Amino acid sequence: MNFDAFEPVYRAILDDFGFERVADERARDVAAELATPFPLGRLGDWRGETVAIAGAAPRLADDIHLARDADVVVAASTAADVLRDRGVDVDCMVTDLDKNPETAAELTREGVPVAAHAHGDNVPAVREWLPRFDDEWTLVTTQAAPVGPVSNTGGFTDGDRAAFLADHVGAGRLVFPGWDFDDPAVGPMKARKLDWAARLLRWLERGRGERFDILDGRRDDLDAALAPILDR
Ligand SMILES: Nc1ncnc2c1ncn2[C@@H]1O[C@H](COP(=O)(O)OP(=O)(O)OP(=O)(O)O)[C@@H](O)[C@H]1O
Ligand SMILES: Nc1nc2c(c(=O)[nH]1)N=C(CO)CN2
Repeated sequence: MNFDAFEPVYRAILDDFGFERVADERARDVAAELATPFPLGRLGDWRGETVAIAGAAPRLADDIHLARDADVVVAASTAADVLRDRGVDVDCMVTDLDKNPETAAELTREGVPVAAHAHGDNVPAVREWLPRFDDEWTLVTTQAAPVGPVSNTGGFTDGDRAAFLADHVGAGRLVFPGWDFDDPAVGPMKARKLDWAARLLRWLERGRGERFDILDGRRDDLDAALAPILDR
């Protein structure tokens, strides 16, 4: 997905959370100073492959087989640690640097691509951590308009951004270990972010003509939430 297509949903997310677009743009510009271009071919060839988009819900431990059996494993944030602890290699990590940036830095040094996201509320982490990453394996992302080496292939939370990235590079089937939209352990802010992740994944599956089983039973509500945004 390119930014023009993503922008209506981005605007709705900004409105809903009260995030400032200029703050995202400033973060992007800070990141652009620290980033180098990352040709997406460096991710490897995911075209037609079954790609596991691993989320960080506690159920990831029970869903581990889905990741183990996939051709490509993309881990959102702390899902990378859970997978590696269980002997599942991660092919890419997607993160906004707020929980386990050491894992992300280490992965880049091992030659594993990391998509590191800059947004209005993580500039200190961007400044601290991007210089510690191996440039060659770091894809720097923004949710605002892309600039120079900073790209935007769509999405908001780490997990749905991972799915949009996989889609962007031609992934085949997407499977979703470690996702739980009704996780009672998450606080109110995280729950709202997960609501957006569900909407974004519904939008993505519609565009792909696919059905993600984690969305079963939710599609009518998600379509109702998306309608005013996409019809605008
Ligand atoms: N029940 C869940 N709890 C946490 N994450 C979940 C859950 N279900 C799915 N996910 C996905 O896993 C991703 C990684 O979550 P984690 O809590 O490790 O990182 P995070 O940095 O807090 O994520 P984010 O900043 O994107 O909210 C989330 O971004 C989300 O897309
Ligand atoms: N400005 C801003 N952008 C975000 C934020 C956030 O807290 N603030 N959190 C995200 C995923 O957790 C993704 N994008």
